Amino acid sequence: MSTDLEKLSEFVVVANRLPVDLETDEDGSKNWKRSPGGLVTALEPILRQRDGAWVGWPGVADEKVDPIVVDGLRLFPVELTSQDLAEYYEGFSNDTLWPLYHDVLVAPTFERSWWHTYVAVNQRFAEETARCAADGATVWVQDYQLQLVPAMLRELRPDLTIGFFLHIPFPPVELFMQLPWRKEIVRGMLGADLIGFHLPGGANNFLFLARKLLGLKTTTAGVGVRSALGHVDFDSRVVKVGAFPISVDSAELERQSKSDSVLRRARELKEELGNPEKILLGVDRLDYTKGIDLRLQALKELLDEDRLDPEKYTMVQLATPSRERVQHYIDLRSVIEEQVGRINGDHSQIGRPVVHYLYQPVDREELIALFVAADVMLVTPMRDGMNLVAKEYVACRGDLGGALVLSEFTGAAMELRQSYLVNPHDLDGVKNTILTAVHQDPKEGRRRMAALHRQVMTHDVHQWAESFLTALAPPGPLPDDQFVTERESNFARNN
Ligand SMILES: Nc1ncnc2c1ncn2[C@@H]1O[C@H](COP(=O)(O)OP(=O)(O)O)[C@@H](O)[C@H]1O
Ligand SMILES: O=P(O)(O)OC[C@H]1O[C@H](O[C@H]2O[C@H](CO)[C@@H](O)[C@H](O)[C@H]2O)[C@H](O)[C@@H](O)[C@@H]1O
Repeated sequence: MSTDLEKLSEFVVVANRLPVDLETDEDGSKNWKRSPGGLVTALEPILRQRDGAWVGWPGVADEKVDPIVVDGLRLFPVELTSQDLAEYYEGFSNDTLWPLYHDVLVAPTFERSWWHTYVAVNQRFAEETARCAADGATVWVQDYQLQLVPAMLRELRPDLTIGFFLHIPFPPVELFMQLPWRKEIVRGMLGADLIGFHLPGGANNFLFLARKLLGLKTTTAGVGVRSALGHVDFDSRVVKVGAFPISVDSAELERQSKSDSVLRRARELKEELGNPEKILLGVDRLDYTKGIDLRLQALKELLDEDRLDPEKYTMVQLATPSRERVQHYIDLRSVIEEQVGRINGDHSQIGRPVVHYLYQPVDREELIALFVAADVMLVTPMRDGMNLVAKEYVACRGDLGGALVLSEFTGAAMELRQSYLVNPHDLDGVKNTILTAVHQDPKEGRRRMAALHRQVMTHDVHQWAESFLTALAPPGPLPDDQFVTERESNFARNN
C-alpha cells in the first residue's frame, strides 16, 4: 500500500459505488471507467476539493481490489460476491427499496434472504470505513443502499461525526410502513448526527415516522430548504434532519459548454442529424422511474396526429444501461426499443430516423455538446429524487437558448420553476407542453432560461456540500421544550 493510502482520512465518503468502475477490456486489461448516475457526478468534485477517501464497491462482483489511488482519488474498495450483488444490490436495494421509495411504480419484492444480505453488506461497509477514518474524522454516508451504516459505524467508532444523505425520495409513511424491516432502517439512519434529504417533504416524512414508528420525541416545525433543521431525541443524542437539494458543478459545466471544441461538436452533431429545425433530447439511466416510455409515447402520438412534422424535428434519446439483471429493467428496455422501432418504422425516411437511440453512456464532452445542440430537453420522470440532467442542461445554456420540459415529480422541479412543468400522468398535458416548448417564442425562451440559469449557477454542488457539512458540524444542545412525542403533537393539533 502506498503511504498516501496508509494515511488515515479526515473526510470519508461512503457510497455503494466508487466513482469509477473496474472494467476488463477485450484484451483482458483492466481499466477504471467513470461509474453511472448522479450521485457520482455530484460527489466526485467534492472529494477532490477536500482530499478525502471514498469507500465503495468497484462495480464488479467477486473481485478483491486493494486500496488504490485512481486519477488522484483515494479509493477503498469493498468486495461484493455474486450473491451479494444479487441479494443486496439487485435485490434489496433495487427491487425492494428503490420501487418502495419511488411511489411503488412497480411492486416491491419483500424477500427475507435479501434483507439478511443487506445487513451483512452494510456491516462490511461500516468496517472498511472504520479502518480508514482518522480519529474524530467526518464520514458522509450516501443513499438507500447503506441506510444501516450510520448506526453500525457509530457502534464501531463513536469518535466519528457521521452524516447521512438520501439521494432518492423518502416516501410518505403509508408506503414506508409496508417494509417489514422499517424499524431497523429508521434506527440505522438515526446513527447519523445529521440526516439529509433533497426536499423538505422527505425530511418531514422522516420526522413524522420517527414519532409514529419509534415513539421518539422530535421537533414538529416544518423543515426548510438549507434552513430550519428538524431534530430527533434518540439514544441520548440529538439527531438533526434537514433538506439540502443537490446540484451540479455549474461553473465547470458552463466553462466546458463555451469551449471551442464543444461548440464545434454541437454544430457537427446538428449536421450529422441532418440539420433539423429543432432537436429534442432525452438523457437518462434506463430506469422505469425516468418516464422515457412516456415521452416516446407522447412523441409517437404527436407524429401520428400530424402535430409534429418528422421532416423538421428529430429526437435523440441516450439511455445508460442500468441494473440490467433486474426484471423490471429488462422489460423496460424491450418496451422502449419497440417504441423507438415503431416510431422510426412509421415516420422516418432512409438515412433520417426520427428517433436516434443510443443504449450506451457517452463521454462528458459529447454529452455537453448534445446539451448545447438541443432545442428542447425532455426530463419526464414519474418520480425522481432530484434529476441532475435537468440542472446540467440549464448550466450548459448560458447562451439562454433551449427549453426545458420538466416533470413536477422530480426534486429539481421545486427549484426550476421557470421550466415547462408537466404532470407525467397526464399524457395530453405532456404532449401539449412539448409542442409549446418546441414552438416557444424566442424572447419568452430567453426569459425563462435566464431565470433557470441564474438559479443553477447560484446553487451548485459545492454549495450543496458546504451547506450539509456546515449543518453537520457539532451543535449546542436544544432546549427540551422544543421536542414532542406523536401523542403530544396530536394533542396540540386537536386543541
Ligand atoms: N447516456 C449517458 N451518457 C453519459 N452520461 C449520462 C448518460 N445518461 C445519464 N448520464 C449522466 O448520469 C447522471 C444522471 O444523474 P441523475 O439525472 O441525477 O439521475 P440518476 O442518478 O438517477 O441516474 C448525470 O450526470 C448525467 O449526465
Ligand atoms: O449505482 P446505480 O445502481 O447504477 O445507480 C446510479 C445512481 O442512481 C441514483 O441516483 C440518485 O442520485 C442523484 C443525485 O443525488 C439524483 O439526482 C437522482 O434523482 C437519484 O435517482 C441512486 O440514488 C444512486 O445511489 C446511484 O448511484
